[in-house]
Amino acid sequence: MSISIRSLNKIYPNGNHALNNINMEIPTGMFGLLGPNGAGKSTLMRILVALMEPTSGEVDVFGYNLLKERKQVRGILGYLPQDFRFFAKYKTYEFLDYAARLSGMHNGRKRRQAVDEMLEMVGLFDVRERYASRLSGGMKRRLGIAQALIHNPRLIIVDEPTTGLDPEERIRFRNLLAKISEQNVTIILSTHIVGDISSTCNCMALMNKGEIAFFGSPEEMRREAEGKVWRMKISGDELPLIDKKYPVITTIPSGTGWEIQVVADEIEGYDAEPYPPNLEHAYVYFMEKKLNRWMED
Ligand SMILES: Nc1ncnc2c1ncn2[C@@H]1O[C@H](COP(=O)(O)OP(=O)(O)OP(=O)(O)O)[C@@H](O)[C@H]1O
Repeated sequence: MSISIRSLNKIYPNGNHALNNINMEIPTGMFGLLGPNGAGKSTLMRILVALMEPTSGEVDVFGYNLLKERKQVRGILGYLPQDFRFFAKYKTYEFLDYAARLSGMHNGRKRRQAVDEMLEMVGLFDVRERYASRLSGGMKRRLGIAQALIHNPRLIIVDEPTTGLDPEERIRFRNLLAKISEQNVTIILSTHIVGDISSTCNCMALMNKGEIAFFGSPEEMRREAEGKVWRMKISGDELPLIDKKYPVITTIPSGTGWEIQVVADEIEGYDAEPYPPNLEHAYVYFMEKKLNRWMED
């Protein structure tokens, strides 16, 4: 187990109950924390990296108590926050060198070697002379990962890293995380993008309104939606009605109408055939059925 969370609560000074009695054992490997905006993911991440104190509860990180042994915990973890910023005056390699110095690498030769190796690993060696603020969105995220990894942490926590990236960069970033996790680094990845989790994580949790709504493997979550996904062929006029009644996942033009996929326990009044679920279907199923969220939106 890498992280053990017991009865964790966070109530902000304005009364927002952002985490509501979280209990969770996070295994080593790549762990995905999925949830809509406002679910409490960032709050949990900030507590795990010791940037914020919980209102109550206990957390152990690789055997260290987060509240009593903050320094030790900080020593073994790296963090890529959601709103990571670079200093405009630094070139890419200078920024990483600065991060390495901050983490206590004082031997210049060893540090330069570590920086070069890390730039190679994240695919930024060829742009090392470019100002960090001039890198593309995907490159910036990769530099963010590099600074989180430069002191060889056992655990890195990455908050919403693929938001705003184009599909190619998103895949590249996911592949980088998979490569890092093969090197015995545990990764906690927080995201509201289902594809980030399905392609990389062996274990995951679904968070909603400060609670853990599901914990297990992506495959187990996918299975929860078996028999709940339907494919229908409908006319153009029917779409608005169906859209009101059921969560529509995909809409593909077909002849003069549409071929759609919807998530529901059963379909009344329309011809529908069962369709094999993927993780996105399962996510919608959880949000709509189990958590009754769809109807509120
Ligand atoms: N500093 C704060 N003061 C008061 N309430 C807060 C604060 N930060 C977050 N919240 C509230 O706590 C809840 C959880 O927010 P949090 O940012 O942890 O969610 P999230 O899942 O990370 O969503 P997002 O992806 O939008 O950041 C939300 O209702 C949010 O409005």
